[in-house]
Amino acid sequence: AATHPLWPQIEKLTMEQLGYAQQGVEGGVWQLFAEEGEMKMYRRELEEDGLVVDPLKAVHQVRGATAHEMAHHFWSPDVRFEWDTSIEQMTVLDRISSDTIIFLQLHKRVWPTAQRDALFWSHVRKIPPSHPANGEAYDTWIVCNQSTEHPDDPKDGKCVRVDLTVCFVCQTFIDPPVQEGEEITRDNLLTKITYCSVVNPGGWAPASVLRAVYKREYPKFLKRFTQYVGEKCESQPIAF
Ligand SMILES: O=S(=O)(CCO)c1ccc(-c2ccc(C3CCCC3)c([C@H]3C[C@H]3c3ccccn3)c2)cc1
Repeated sequence: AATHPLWPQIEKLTMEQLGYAQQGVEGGVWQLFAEEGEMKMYRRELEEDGLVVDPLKAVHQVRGATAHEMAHHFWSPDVRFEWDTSIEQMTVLDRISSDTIIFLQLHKRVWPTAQRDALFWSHVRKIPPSHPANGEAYDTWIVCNQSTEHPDDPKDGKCVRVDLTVCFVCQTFIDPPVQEGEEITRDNLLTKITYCSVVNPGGWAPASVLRAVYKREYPKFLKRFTQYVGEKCESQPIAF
């Protein structure tokens, strides 16, 4: 609820991340490091105290599912194990509101690094079109994941706590456009996705190892997620 102590931070970070995701990848700041079909993955090489914290920005576009369907499945705890192969355990520590949950996740160990966990709030929100006039007809949906503290944090020191800021922003376009009164089918849905993440691994791991893991894991992660949502939704009524 908007009275929760985290609410001001959730509101501020979500809108900041929306702006950040909507910035282009021009200007030579972003380095293209992986490309598969419509999916392009960029990173900036950044180290903090000798730790690789490379910001990542992935852009993708998929047919057959809406931004609402993509964002809902990215946010929902109920389906996380169906697509996110990076996690071993997931606990919902708190449901702040119908659109904001606090997760505790144990990630699978990535050899030779120590096992990591993440504790973060996850907020999903619909952003109405800012220029409905020029044909921007549908809402933008955003999921923002931000590391946070929580009283029920086990703090058992069994593994290393990552610090993450992630945003998943998507918008649906009807392409090809449909004639007046014609029914929109899933073949007309084109959803553009921008996924941004900054993960501080929290404890030392060799830069070469981390960059190799990112290069291997992120393309797989995003491709698997979008394929999962497409398959899950193809036989369902369209949720705009
Ligand atoms: O988008 S989410 O919010 C979805 C909710 O789960 C998300 C995604 C990824 C991570 C994560 C956590 C730990 C690691 C590393 C750090 C050192 C060793 C493990 C990585 C790096 C390795 C990269 C990676 C990317 C994707 C999948 C798995 N592995 C990523 C956390 C949250």
